[in-house]
Amino acid sequence: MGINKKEVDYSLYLVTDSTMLPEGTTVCSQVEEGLKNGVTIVQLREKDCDTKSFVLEARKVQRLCIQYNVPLIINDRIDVALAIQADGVHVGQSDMPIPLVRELVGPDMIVGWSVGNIEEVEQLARWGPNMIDNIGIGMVFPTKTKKNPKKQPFGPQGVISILDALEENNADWIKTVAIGGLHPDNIERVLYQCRSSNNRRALDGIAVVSDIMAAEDAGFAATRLRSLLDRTIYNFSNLDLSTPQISSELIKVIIDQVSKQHPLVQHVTNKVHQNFGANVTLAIGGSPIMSENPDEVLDLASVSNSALLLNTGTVAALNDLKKIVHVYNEVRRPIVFDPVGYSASQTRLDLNNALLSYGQYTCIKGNIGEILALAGMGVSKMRGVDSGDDVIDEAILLKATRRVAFKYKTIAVCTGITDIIVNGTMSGETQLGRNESNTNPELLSYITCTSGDIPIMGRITASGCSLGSTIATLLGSLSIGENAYRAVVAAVILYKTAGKIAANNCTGTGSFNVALLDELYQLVQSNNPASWDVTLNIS
Ligand SMILES: Cc1nc(C(=O)O)sc1CCOP(=O)(O)O
Ligand SMILES: C=C1C=NC(C(F)(F)F)=NC1=N
Ligand SMILES: [Mg+2]
Repeated sequence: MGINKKEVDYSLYLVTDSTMLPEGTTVCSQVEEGLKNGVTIVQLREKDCDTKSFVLEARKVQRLCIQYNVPLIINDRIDVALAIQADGVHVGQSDMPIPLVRELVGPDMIVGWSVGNIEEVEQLARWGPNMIDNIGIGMVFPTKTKKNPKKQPFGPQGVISILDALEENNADWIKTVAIGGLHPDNIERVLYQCRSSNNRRALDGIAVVSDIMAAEDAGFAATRLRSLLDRTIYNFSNLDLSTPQISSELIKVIIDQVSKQHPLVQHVTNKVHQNFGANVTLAIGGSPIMSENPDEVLDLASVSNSALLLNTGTVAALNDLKKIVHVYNEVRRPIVFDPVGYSASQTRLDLNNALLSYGQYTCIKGNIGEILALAGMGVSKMRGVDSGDDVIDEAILLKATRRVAFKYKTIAVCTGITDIIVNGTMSGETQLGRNESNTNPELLSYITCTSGDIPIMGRITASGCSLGSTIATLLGSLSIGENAYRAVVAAVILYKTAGKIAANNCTGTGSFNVALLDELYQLVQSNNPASWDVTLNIS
């Protein structure tokens, strides 16, 4: 009990399990390897164990924790925690009610609670700061460790909604760890993505069971987790993610680079878009490849100037799509995500949300309906929207685009008469804990680009989808360390310019289709962005 509960480091929380131990290891040997290599708090969790052996085990683990000055938490068994004077307890929703727990253990012990929904956050906030000290937010991803789980995995977005509820309920004292299926291939992304929408609260740590308890080399496993936790930048892409100056000279350089690098732009997209998307990519100097086969994605993504356009109008299987996204994140090459018809149907919503849970996207582009839905401001929930011609106020669209940019830590593009671009990547910065001073995402800088209404643009197939091809091509032309935001802006301006000229020169949708390709081709060949006739508003 030498631990001051206000100073506990929750960053690497090891929860034990004696049912998955590799041959020749014990709970204590795995715990000790963890303590030696960066575990900062231990929870003894034994589901089927008689009391006497639990107490003996707890005493052994306690000796180790004292040796490393790390708190020992006992799961469920308040009696055992009191018997050995552990540093705290952790209880689930169906265990002893929290007020009774606090009464039994007194004010100095750490009380942890499993939290999986907003109602539980509202309850802990009502109890106030003397009741619960920390919460395990789960489950993030599927896990075999928890037998007969009563809840579904809710991904990083589910964690964010719990962090938001803590902020909305002013539960400032609560420390948080995420739990459930957390492993080196997803921990960085979870730490980077999981911040409250007001940018004031990140996770205080992550909790793992199998990644350490089932590890042949628990020391190595803990070391790897420790190094991921100590990172301050999540390099999901090897591009520079800051918000730089934009100028026609700089855009000229990017356009020139496309012609030189002929980036390999992998398209996973819907049937209607395939042909036109490939032609748009070729017209501006890229090399398109239409492939949904996960077996070849590593070869494609490993090409030096590669990029992926993931347009979920595709019918490819979710597992194949997850593998493809995972590979591009692993090789750190950009992905443009176009969540076609984001909330138009339950199946599309589920597919898009699953992909948003399992990947990190350099750019997410959508039309007004998709961006509003992604921002949780879907037209059905919209107030003050003119029902008739459903023209939505630009300020609302900017708010939605900023929300999407920050919510998914991405460069968000909302297409319409005016295209809006917002950089929500925070330059890849990741942090633990609560920080009141962080920038307010509602003030993220943006760029708008318009050349007036181009009604015919919406009258041909795949015009929106092919902006995705254009963005992916320009991102693909970037080499390590070059700026992503500028390339996205350049692509939007190029596409808007070509659309405007083509609309003025065509006699119908057929010739518009051809004219759009011709104009994209011509604008790249002549490469004179200073002459492009669009109106930019740079905040
Ligand atoms: C103990 C526990 N609680 C969860 C919750 O969601 O509350 S998930 C879980 C098991 C997590 O194990 P692993 O790290 O091996 O996935
Ligand atoms: C079910 C659980 C949920 N969360 C946690 C922790 F992460 F430690 F808070 N421990 C548990 N046993
Ligand atoms: Mg679209």
